[in-house]
Amino acid sequence: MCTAATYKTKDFYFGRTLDYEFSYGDQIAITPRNYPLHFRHAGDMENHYAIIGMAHVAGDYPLYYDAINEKGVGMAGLNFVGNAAYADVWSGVDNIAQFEFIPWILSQCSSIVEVRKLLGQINIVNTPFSEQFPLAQLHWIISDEKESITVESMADGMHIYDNPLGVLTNNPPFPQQMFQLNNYMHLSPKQPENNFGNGIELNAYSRGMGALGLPGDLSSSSRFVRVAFTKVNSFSGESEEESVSQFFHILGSVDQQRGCCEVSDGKYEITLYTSCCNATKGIYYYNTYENHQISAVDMHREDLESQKLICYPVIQGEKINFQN
Ligand SMILES: C[C@H](CCC(=O)NCCS(=O)(=O)O)[C@H]1CC[C@H]2[C@@H]3[C@H](O)C[C@@H]4C[C@H](O)CC[C@]4(C)[C@H]3C[C@H](O)[C@]12C
Repeated sequence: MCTAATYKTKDFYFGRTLDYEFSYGDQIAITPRNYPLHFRHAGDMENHYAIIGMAHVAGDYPLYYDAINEKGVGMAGLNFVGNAAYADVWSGVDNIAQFEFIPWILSQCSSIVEVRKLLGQINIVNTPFSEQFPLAQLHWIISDEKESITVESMADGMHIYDNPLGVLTNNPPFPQQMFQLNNYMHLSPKQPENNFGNGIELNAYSRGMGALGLPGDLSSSSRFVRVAFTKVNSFSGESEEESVSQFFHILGSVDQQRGCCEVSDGKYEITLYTSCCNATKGIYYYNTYENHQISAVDMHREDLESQKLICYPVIQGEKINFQN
């Protein structure tokens, strides 16, 4: 399972949890403006917007999981197993392989308005990256500071939904996730009122009772409601530290602890990493299951005119701040 979220204070923040039972070997990869991008069916691109994100780097090709570009657009792919379907190559459209979708969008679009235009001529195709890396069944959230959309390529075609919450998890399809929020519209950060009428004496004996019924399990639909509730009620100061801290707390609401989600005998899905991008400033913050300290890579500290991919390893291992 995975969860993505957006958050706005002075700057715009975009990030995700990546939940899985193993790591593909991740790095923070910066694709600078002049790194040549070769698309399998859509030609070459010599210059483009710079991109930073989490990727598996195969050879020197960044297979992005989630990323932002220098214009403040963010995009993340989350599992959509059993529902994702990609098409064959057609003529007269931009045929973009599933693994090329993030670079295709982030290299060219400076806003969701531009993303929507590009999506109008895209066909996401079933060309795998390699035998070792077959197609990943995903759906995507794409956001800028003004709006978010969800893209789902399914057997009946490509769907583009407005995503007014700016959150995404996994199955079921997005309209169903939104529909089930109807069941939770009564949830509130305020204390509940007694609607049982006069004479029935009830007592809000604990703080937080306005959100009684918020689903606490790790299923995708429960995480959707939980992260949506947390995000829409979230409140923090505007500084970078306060915003980043609050963002990690929002995604902390859907964190997965080893042992609670067994995917096969003795194998557990956990939150391998959590990212928080300051999309306004081009900074990729993250922490991992094994390292709660926040680490960061700032794209603007690099030569963004370069032609070479720039990679940083994910820093693991807890750093405990002894005070005595
Ligand atoms: C496993 C990741 C998604 C995690 C997730 O959503 N878990 C939920 C589990 S569940 O459904 O709810 O059970 C996805 C997100 C991005 C994916 C990667 C990216 O798409 C980039 C390439 C794409 C290649 O086709 C496959 C390898 C790969 C390197 C992908 C491996 C894997 O499928 C990743 C890492």
